[in-house]
Amino acid sequence: MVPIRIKGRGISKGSAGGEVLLSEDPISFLGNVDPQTGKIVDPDHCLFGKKIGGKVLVFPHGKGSTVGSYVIYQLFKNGVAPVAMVNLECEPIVAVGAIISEIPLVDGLESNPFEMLKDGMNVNVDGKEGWLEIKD
Ligand SMILES: C/C(=C\C(=O)O)CCOP(=O)(O)O
Repeated sequence: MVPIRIKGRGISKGSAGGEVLLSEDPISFLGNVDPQTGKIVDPDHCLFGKKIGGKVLVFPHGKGSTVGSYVIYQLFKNGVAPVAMVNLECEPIVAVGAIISEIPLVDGLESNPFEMLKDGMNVNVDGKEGWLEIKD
């Protein structure tokens, strides 16, 4: 199958691929996520109990404390960070966390990722050129 490439805005450079994990809920990295394990620990969050490590994490946008940038960095240092992230519209807390952790991040895709993607699909993300590619 020929990969489908969707253009967006590159926020954090780098290229990575992996399995999609969709979160319809925004994420507050301080409070929603355990920085040691990468597990979502907020029982009110739609990803409660799931691990975000190694995934291409797709979520609308970040929220909450500015400490969230550092939590993303902790996830990276602990080896449990997402390999890439996709936002509908990125905000500065997630942008800074992704950049200092060298996690590719794109937003503003030309097609809505929540209409195109399902959990477990294989995708590539390029945060320098600004695109997401669906491999299967
Ligand atoms: C840096 C902060 C607290 C700390 O050192 O633990 C302040 C964070 O303020 P927010 O309003 O949560 O962004």
